[in-house]
Amino acid sequence: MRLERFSLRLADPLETANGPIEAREGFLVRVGGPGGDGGRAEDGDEDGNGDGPASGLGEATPLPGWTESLDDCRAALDGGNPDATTPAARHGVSLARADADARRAGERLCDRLAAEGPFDSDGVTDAVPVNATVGDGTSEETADAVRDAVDEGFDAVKVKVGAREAAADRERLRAARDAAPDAELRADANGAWDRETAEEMLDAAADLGFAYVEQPLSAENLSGLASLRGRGVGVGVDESLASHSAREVLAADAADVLVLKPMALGGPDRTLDAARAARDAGADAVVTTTIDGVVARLGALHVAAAVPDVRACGLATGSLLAEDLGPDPAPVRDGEMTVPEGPGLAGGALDSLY
Ligand SMILES: O=C(O)CCC(=O)c1ccccc1C(=O)O
Ligand SMILES: [Mg+2]
Repeated sequence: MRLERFSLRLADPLETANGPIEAREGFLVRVGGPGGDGGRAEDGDEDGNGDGPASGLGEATPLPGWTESLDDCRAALDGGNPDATTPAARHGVSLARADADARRAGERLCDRLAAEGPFDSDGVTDAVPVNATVGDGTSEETADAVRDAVDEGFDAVKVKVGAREAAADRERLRAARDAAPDAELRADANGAWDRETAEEMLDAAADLGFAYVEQPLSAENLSGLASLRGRGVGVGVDESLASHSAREVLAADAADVLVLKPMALGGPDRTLDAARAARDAGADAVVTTTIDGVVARLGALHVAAAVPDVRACGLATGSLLAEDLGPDPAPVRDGEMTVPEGPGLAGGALDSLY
């Protein structure tokens, strides 16, 4: 396995209830070599044959609060076989191995994931609908950003809330709806509210026809989240899935929508298992990034493509970065991202990175 440290600045900080996200740091993970074995540690080829291009590419981009720290990620990667206690490290390795497997088989990663994954159908969605992501801002800034997103062709827009007073956020939700009368709107409070504020905000979101609100209460408060359901707007969770399994969250009836981040869940395989758990429990699944580089973004796109009936996903985050690991073979067009042709993550489109 070969690791390359990177740091990617955001074009503008993404303002959230937990403060701004300004940069994303992590490791590009390369496994295997020419004719290599995909870097499986059990085959005694941990360093991936040194010369020549790698056979698989992954990305480990920890986000403290959601995953292990950068130092713990590095240590787990150096250990060679990270487990889900260091989800970003496990993501990097499992994505790289899955990419190598798919390339060896001559198949797109999504086809491989669908064939081997937990869903009975091995059909994939070639173009995944995605939501635009609008950070905290004034009502006017929010309305402008939502209008721009609709003009660019997005049918779904997610607005970050919880960074300001409830009354101000209510105005922002209204401004978003006025700017996009026909869009599917979502809000994301990142766990910022107490029970009373959450009830009030969910009722306002329901009146405005929002589809769901992500993490209206803190991650640990599964019973509180459960009690917020049924108010005319869905309850989504993502922070809760960093500390509880999908099955625990679903058993607590805590969510209508599981918002699944492969980086925080430990990789593509674990994300598909969580999506299957959601479907078995009658909940929906949405796949999103943690604002990742192009390798993890593509990985998440392939995962989303392998989830039957996936709703619009939070994968349109490439444009939030000022710089990236390489060219983007799956730009957003008309509110969708199309899975790249060719084997693995992107056929030959990422050749310069291997
Ligand atoms: O879901 C999206 O639209 C984009 C991703 C996103 O919002 C996000 C990005 C980094 C960390 C946390 C979150 C989040 O969903 O809370
Ligand atoms: Mg969220």
